[in-house]
Amino acid sequence: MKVSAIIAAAGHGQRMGAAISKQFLNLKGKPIIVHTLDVFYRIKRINEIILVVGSNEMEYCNSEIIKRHLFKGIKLVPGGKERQDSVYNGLRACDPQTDFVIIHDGVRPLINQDIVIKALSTAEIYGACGVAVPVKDTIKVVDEKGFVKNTPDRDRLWAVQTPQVFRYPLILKAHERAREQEFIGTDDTVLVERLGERVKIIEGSYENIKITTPEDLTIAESILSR
Ligand SMILES: Nc1ccn([C@@H]2O[C@H](COP(=O)(O)OP(=O)(O)OP(=O)(O)O)[C@@H](O)[C@H]2O)c(=O)n1
Ligand SMILES: C[C@](O)(CO)[C@H](O)COP(=O)(O)O
Repeated sequence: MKVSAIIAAAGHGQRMGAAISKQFLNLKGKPIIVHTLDVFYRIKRINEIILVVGSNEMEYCNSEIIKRHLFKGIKLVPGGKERQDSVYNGLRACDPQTDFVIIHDGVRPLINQDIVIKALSTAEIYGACGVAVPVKDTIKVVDEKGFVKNTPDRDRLWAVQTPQVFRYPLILKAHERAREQEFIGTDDTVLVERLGERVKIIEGSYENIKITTPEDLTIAESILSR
């Protein structure tokens, strides 16, 4: 069985507001993206890693990330305008023999191998699996004027993270359908949901944060210091 991992790292990190893209910022002595790659690089069941980066960052990434940190066999692919476009470019670059694809955000460096492997095993059973955590806050749906419309039952609410794992033909079809329909989702499981297919959710970790704004870097540093 062939497994490909797509690491989406072609964003600009506008909300981080740093001088360089946030995936290249230092976190405890090495770039964020290197922490992420380290986890996937060590998983024996993964046959290929596809790293999707900004088209103007390919050279930098090749010399400063891949060569400097001695990663071998990682495929570099240029990203697109939206995260979804970047993932699609990664999907098209997968080995045609691929059976399962693991999709992960480059800026979730605190993921661990156990969760990735559990998500892969779950996708082998159900075809599609997303890692998530139960929400801790009460969530309100608010109208455009700032008034509460309703309060969904918290017992049914999960905050979805990555990795998300799929049978390769299923996720390729889901992305192609979304492109035909000009639909842009904020994750990959929603594209599969739109095909009417089931997605199994498994519990991940509250530590698997997406580094989005400066305070997330402080939180990640403190988790890694433990
Ligand atoms: N066109 C894009 C946009 C995002 N991503 C990746 O998707 C992940 C999650 O996205 P997000 O945290 O939103 O990153 P940015 O788009 O960089 O952040 P911002 O929205 O603040 O600019 C990141 O690893 C990011 O690099 C990508 O590969 N291609
Ligand atoms: C895919 C994702 O990480 C799931 O939580 C998230 O939706 C990406 O969000 P973005 O900030 O819109 O790229």
